[in-house]
This record gives sequence, structure tokens and C-alpha cells, in this order.
Amino acid sequence: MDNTDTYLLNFKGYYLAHFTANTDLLKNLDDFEIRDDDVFIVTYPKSGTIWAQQILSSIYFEGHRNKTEMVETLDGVPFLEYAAGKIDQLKRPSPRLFSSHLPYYLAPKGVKNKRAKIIYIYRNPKNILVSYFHFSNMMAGLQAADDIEDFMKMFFDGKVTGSLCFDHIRGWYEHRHDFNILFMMYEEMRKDLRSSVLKISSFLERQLNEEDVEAVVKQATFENMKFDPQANYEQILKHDLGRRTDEGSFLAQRYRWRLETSPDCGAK
Ligand SMILES: Nc1ncnc2c1ncn2[C@@H]1O[C@H](COP(=O)(O)O)[C@@H](OP(=O)(O)O)[C@H]1O
Ligand SMILES: CCc1ccc(OS(=O)(=O)O)cc1
Repeated sequence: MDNTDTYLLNFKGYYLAHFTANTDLLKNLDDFEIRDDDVFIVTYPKSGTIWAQQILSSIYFEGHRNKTEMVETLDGVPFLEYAAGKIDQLKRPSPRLFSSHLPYYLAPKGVKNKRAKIIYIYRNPKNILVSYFHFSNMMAGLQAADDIEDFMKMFFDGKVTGSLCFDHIRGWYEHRHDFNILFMMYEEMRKDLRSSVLKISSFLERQLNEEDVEAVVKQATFENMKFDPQANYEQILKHDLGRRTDEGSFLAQRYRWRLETSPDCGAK
């Protein structure tokens, strides 16, 4: 491992966010023990990870779905390769839900042997770029950029957490036959959230009645998540990840409308 860069940790040719990388787990990543009922959300950063976490957590945890339990989303669906929350992954009860930004070639052997289910969410890279630019300027642990051109250079050089976006998506897609994987497109989820929830629960073989489906969909709407402290990472951002500025959030979309009308992608 190359540990010299302040922001990026180069692990086998892939860049992780240095400040929160779980270096102990990474040492044995290939042999990390996978259980048959493990489920992974895999994304390139800014592709809807937090959204998928919310959907999965409320599909699996009744207490989350009906709001009788306080389940912080990141605790229910923690990252494999990041240490926020300090969870001992080996001691978690089954079924374990994970998030990951890892590329296909770093997936533990057990995942490559189809021993776990993966939901891969992909998003239009143009929207990822804009989202990532604002996010990097907000998060203390990521390298800020002076302007969108500056960030664009880093993004297209793959010098950001997650490395090159196109390699990530292409890698998982081209190797899809090695995995038990469902691909979902962020923009399609935006168009029809209910159908997306049904597709995900069917892939996971989790039977939900009509009332459950309604509850999962309601909890996963942007409007609900934006103001739900368990879902929007506000506390985690403040206390674990670290903010550079008080402005901005995981659920921003303030430039969503400008994206459709402005050639500068709402970067100003
Ligand atoms: N319920 C929801 N509906 C639509 N988009 C959502 C969402 N929850 C999160 N997102 C969007 O997903 C992006 C964050 O992705 P990630 O969780 O991978 O970091 C943000 O995009 P924007 O920055 O464009 O707003 C955020 O607004
Ligand atoms: C531990 C959670 C977390 C959240 C966001 C991160 O940044 S990025 O999405 O990888 O750019 C890193 C870790």
C-alpha cells in the first residue's frame, strides 16, 4: 500500500479515501469470509449509495420499515472497506448487508464465487461529476477543487476516491457473469421508485406485502430522506466523516434542475 498521499490510499491500483480506509480488513480482503446470505450494494461514489442503503435497510429490518427502531442507515449497511462506525464485520449477525465502492477485481473470493448477492447502482457520469465536485468540497477527508475544471481533471484522470468512473462501471459489467448481480440505474430509480423497490426485493427473494412495499417506497423518497436524520448521514458527516463547510449534504440536488437547462452543469 502507498500511504503517502493525504487524501488517496492506493490499494492494488485502486484509490480509496485515505482518512477512513479500514486498512486491517484490506490486508485480508481477498479471503474475507463471505456468507451465502450476504448482500452488497456496490457503487462508484455519488451514484446513489445512501439511497440504496435506505431501501435495503427498510426491506430487511422491520423496525426500520415501520420506524419502531432507530437504525442509523450506515450502521445497518456499513461499508466493507471503510471503518466509519468501527463495526466488527465478522461478528455481525446474518444476514449482513454491506456497501462498497470497490472495483470488481478487489471483490473477496467468496463474492466472485457467487456466494453473495450484489446490487450494482450506476449513474450518468455527468451527474456523478457534478455531485462529486460539490461533495469533495464539503467533505474534509476528500481533496477539494478550486472550480469544476480543476475537479474535472482529477475525475477524468481517475485521481479521486473510486479511481476512474468508467473503469468501475465497465469492470463490473464486463465481469457480471462471475457474480450474482443485479444492475440498477439511478435515473430509472428516480423515474419509478416503486418498480425499482419491487425489482430489488424480488432479486433478494424478500417477500413484502403491499403495506411493506408502500412503507419502503415512502421511506426512500428524496423528500423523506432529506429530512430523516437516520437516513441523511448528517450526524455521521458531522461526527465521523468530518465537514469542511457547513453548507451541503449527502442529499443535495440543488443543481438538479440547472443540470437539465445549463451547459455549465450547474457547477457555478
Ligand atoms: N432518495 C433519493 N432520491 C434521489 N436521489 C437520491 C436519494 N438519496 C440520495 N440521492 C442522491 O444520491 C447522491 C449521493 O450518492 P452517494 O450516496 O453514492 O454518495 C446525491 O446526488 P446529488 O449530489 O446529485 O444530489 C443524492 O442527492
Ligand atoms: C464510510 C463512509 C464513507 C462515505 C463517503 C466516502 O467518500 S466517497 O463516497 O468514497 O467519496 C467514504 C466513506
